Amino acid sequence: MKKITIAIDGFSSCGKSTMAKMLAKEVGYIYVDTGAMYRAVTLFAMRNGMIAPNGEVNRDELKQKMQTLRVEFKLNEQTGRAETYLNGENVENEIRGMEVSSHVSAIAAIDFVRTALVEQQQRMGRDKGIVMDGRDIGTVVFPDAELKVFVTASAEIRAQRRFDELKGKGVEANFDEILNNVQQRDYIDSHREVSPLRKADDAIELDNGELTIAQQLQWLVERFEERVAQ
Ligand SMILES: Nc1ncnc2c1ncn2[C@@H]1O[C@H](COP(=O)(O)OP(=O)(O)O)[C@@H](O)[C@H]1O
Ligand SMILES: Nc1ccn([C@@H]2O[C@H](COP(=O)(O)OP(=O)(O)O)[C@@H](O)[C@H]2O)c(=O)n1
Repeated sequence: MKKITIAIDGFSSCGKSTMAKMLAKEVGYIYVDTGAMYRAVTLFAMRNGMIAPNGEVNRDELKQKMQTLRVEFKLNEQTGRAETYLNGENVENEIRGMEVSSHVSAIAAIDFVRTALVEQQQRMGRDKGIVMDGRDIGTVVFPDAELKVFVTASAEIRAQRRFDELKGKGVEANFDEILNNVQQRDYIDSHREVSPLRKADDAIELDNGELTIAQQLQWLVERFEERVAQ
């Protein structure tokens, strides 16, 4: 069967990685969470004092250090899931916290950060057979992807999902803070100059606000089967 490239973009916390990961597993493709890469760069900048208390980023210093920064994914044999590594250290849990979430969109708006990560993402997808999720996959990273999906749901539904997820992990969470973060990131991501979040003209839109995880997977598998049959 021919291998294709699948791009899943959309707003924060709407289930992109859930559906991308499940599809990849079902069809034996590689899954790449590009948000984790921007989150790892953000953690690096935070740890190295490149983000001022007012949120301003020291771009010159980050630019200098970008070459020393290595983001990788490694399989956790126990869970069967890929985890994010920053310069050899497993940072999977730390990058999901509120502090990283509150700075990541500012870091992701920086041109040289995007250039470096997009290059790496394109290398990962060179041989197709990949499901990648993010904000600019269908528009910038793989404009020729055979299947592009743009996912949406209301901000309240998305914040509730993230809230439930954090609670489930036993992490202290505040609904209003999460909703605020989701809305703020949507705004910054859609209004930045470089590669703003937008639906690619040839992407299929999916509002999954009323869908269960199983229903959205079924929808995606059907779209996949249509494309590989073409
Ligand atoms: N259709 C759905 N209904 C309810 N919860 C969902 C649905 N899709 C995803 N979720 C949950 O919502 C949360 C955010 O999903 P995630 O895949 O991490 O979003 P994204 O990758 O878009 O940020 C996760 O806890 C996930 O389990
Ligand atoms: N391809 C991508 C992926 C993420 N990002 C940025 O990284 C942030 C975190 O992405 P994410 O996918 O982990 O976010 P969630 O929707 O999972 O909360 C986003 O809010 C964007 O600012 C991006 O700019 N481009």
